[in-house]
Amino acid sequence: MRVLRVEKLVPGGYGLARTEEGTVLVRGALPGEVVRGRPTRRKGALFLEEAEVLTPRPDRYPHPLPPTADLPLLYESQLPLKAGLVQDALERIAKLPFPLSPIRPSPRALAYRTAAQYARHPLGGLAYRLPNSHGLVRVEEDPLVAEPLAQALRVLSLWPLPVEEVALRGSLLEGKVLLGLIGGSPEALKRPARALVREGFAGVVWAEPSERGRFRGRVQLLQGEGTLRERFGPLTASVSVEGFSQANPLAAGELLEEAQGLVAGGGRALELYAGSGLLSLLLAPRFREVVAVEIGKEAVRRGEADRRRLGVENVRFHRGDAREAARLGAFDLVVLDPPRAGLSPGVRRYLLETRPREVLYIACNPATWARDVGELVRGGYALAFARPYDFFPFTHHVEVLSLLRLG
Ligand SMILES: C[S@@+](CC[C@H](N)C(=O)[O-])C[C@H]1O[C@@H](n2cnc3c(N)ncnc32)[C@H](O)[C@@H]1O
Repeated sequence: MRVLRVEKLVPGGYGLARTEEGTVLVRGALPGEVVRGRPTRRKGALFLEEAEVLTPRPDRYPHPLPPTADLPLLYESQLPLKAGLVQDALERIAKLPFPLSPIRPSPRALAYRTAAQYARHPLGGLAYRLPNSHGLVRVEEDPLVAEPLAQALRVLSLWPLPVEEVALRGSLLEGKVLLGLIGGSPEALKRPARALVREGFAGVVWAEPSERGRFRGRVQLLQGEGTLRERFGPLTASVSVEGFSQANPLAAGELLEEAQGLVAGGGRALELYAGSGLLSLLLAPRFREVVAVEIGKEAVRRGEADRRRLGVENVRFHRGDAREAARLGAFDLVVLDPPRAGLSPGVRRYLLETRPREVLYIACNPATWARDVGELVRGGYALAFARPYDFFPFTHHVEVLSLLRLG
């Protein structure tokens, strides 16, 4: 057994402690806390997955949270730690001294999520999956989900559904929820789906479990509506249970509002990793032509429907891989919002070869963002703006809104 003092929060939500054998990454411990446990070596690093906290911080959050909530602190105490992750990544990885704009808190610290997934508990009801394990913890209630989802959880805890997982997508604008049932047989689920719509769900979708990821296999609408409308700041867009949309629409709306004011406008704009193209639709009035590239079929279909509904004529959706951006030519502005892995080498090369005047980069992983920003800055860009945003209170996750300009 070792007794360790946690120094700081690091990407991935671990607390970092130092010992003579090297640094230890401690799960569930916060900066300033003293913990006890037995570190084990994994992939060359030392981890302490189950630590006993000997001296908890006085600002630890005193109420129950889901196991995914790896930052259990009073809300005001979370924000400097999250901003610190971004500042640290910029300095350590990009080697860039740059004054970040102050972190923008989530408009709601609790009850903010409009998307969530749960496993079925073998003894009935729903369960959280424990991070890095096959363990399940029964869900009684989830303080992080918005009210329409909290109500849906109460209904689902009484339903013995023969599925592996459920996914929920709600809308704050409509006060409704879509339900995804993953696993089981669509034929056998048709009747329960009808009953669930009578219970108040706006729609029920079935999905085949797939090793490639949730909703990457067959998907079938069983009953009711397939999409809802949601407000993201200045824009109203459609959301679905099976395709990507931001899970905290109030915080995402604030980011979109600020992003809109950052860019100069011009001839051609390109949005890579566009989802349903919220930024393309928002920026359309400032450009002659906007191209939105997204790999997911369902998100492209939704974006195209939103484009028609909003009467936007100059946005073109392109279903494809961002790595093939070079085929689309050069643009005045490139907007990027990649998954956690950040930009592929091909996309970084494309930017450095075609040299758009402005690059608006929205990131959900400060480490890969800092790597990409570092490379762009070495290639002649200047970081003009960067602000962390909190989309996921009570977790280590932090978004960044940033703008790079050709120097
Ligand atoms: C973080 S989301 C951003 C979506 C959108 N900007 C939004 O806020 O709703 C990343 C998106 O990139 C898409 N994606 C992932 N890899 C891709 C690739 N290689 N090419 C194009 N799109 C990709 C995902 O399907 C997802 O919709």
